[in-house]
Amino acid sequence: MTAPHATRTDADAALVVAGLHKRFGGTVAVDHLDLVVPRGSLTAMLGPSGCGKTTALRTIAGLLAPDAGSIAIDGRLVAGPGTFLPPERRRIGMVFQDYALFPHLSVARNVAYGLTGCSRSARRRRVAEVLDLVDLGGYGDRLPVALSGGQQQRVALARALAPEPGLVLLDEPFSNLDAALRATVREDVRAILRAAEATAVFVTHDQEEALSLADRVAVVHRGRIHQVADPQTLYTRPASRFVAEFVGEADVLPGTRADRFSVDTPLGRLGTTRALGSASGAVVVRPESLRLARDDAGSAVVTAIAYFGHDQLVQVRLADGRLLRARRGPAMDLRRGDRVEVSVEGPVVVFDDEPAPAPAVLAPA
Ligand SMILES: Nc1ncnc2c1ncn2[C@@H]1O[C@H](COP(=O)(O)OP(=O)(O)OP(=O)(O)O)[C@@H](O)[C@H]1O
Repeated sequence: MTAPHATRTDADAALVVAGLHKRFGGTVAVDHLDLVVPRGSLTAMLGPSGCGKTTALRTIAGLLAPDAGSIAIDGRLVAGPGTFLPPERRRIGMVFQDYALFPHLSVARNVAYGLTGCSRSARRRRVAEVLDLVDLGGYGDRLPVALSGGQQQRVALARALAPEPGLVLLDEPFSNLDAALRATVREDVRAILRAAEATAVFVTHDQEEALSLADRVAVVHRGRIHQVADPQTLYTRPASRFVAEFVGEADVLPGTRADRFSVDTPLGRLGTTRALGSASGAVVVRPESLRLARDDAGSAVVTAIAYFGHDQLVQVRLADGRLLRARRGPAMDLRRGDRVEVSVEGPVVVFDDEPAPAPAVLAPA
């Protein structure tokens, strides 16, 4: 099957993926996926395990052949009907989860590995340049084993950047680092990619990583992209209920349309960011928008508290038995069993109820 935009390219984009489809036997891993990545941007492909993000990345890299659709890198078709360029002809750099460094080669020789077609002196100059870029100037003679995880990650990035690729692809690049190191290495990687003015796409299942690192986040679910947006838009204006619940914490309440921009919910009448199209729908409440006021006559009860220092997550049970989470400041003094009045700050996001499937019409016997 050929996608409608199978040969589309876009002059301002570093990557244009159109109608990309990939199946393994009976499993559809990537389902007619479209993605445009502007030059110089850092895009995250975010989705739960098994949603197809790694398959999409490997297909973009040329490690897998698509069943349908097209891929253009820097305006050049690299995969599409009748076209398939192998990875080494796509002008891409790749950073894998396990860094994939050659253990028997020095750091400098690892970085030089992809630099073919230039003189020895030019190669030596470029290796020194990218090692400086990743702040490993004096480490060229070391073996990878003599480096920390974060430093190995930076060598892998230097190797990917050395040939000045049109696109850098990173597959779960931080998952092998322990939590303490991850935040600093993420920042380093972002700064290095910026300094190199590289365009990069990385896949992750970690929403915090995607939101804090990327300029744009593409949310993938069942092989398709639900929304591509900057992190703030994604969080405050999710395009689907899946995005709302997958990105950040969210509790969902039933709501019925009151007027154009308000709904009636178990928490009373709430303003909405958009008009509900159907008579009823799902109302997304973020824990940080929930206000709690201790009130002996309140209709809700505190059922659990997790204290984090910078804030606390308070679970409350509403009169109808529903449980909701509220994120409150560190000084709010609540105990389990306290009665509270619950209110919501700011407009809420709503989604129309899915239409019920049409009843099957049986043909007359
Ligand atoms: N080589 C393969 N052979 C058969 N099925 C595969 C293969 N690779 C992936 N799949 C299947 O395709 C689907 C998408 O897998 P993929 O690895 O792309 O997802 P993912 O979102 O990257 O998940 P994870 O974060 O767990 O790596 C899954 O159902 C997976 O089992």
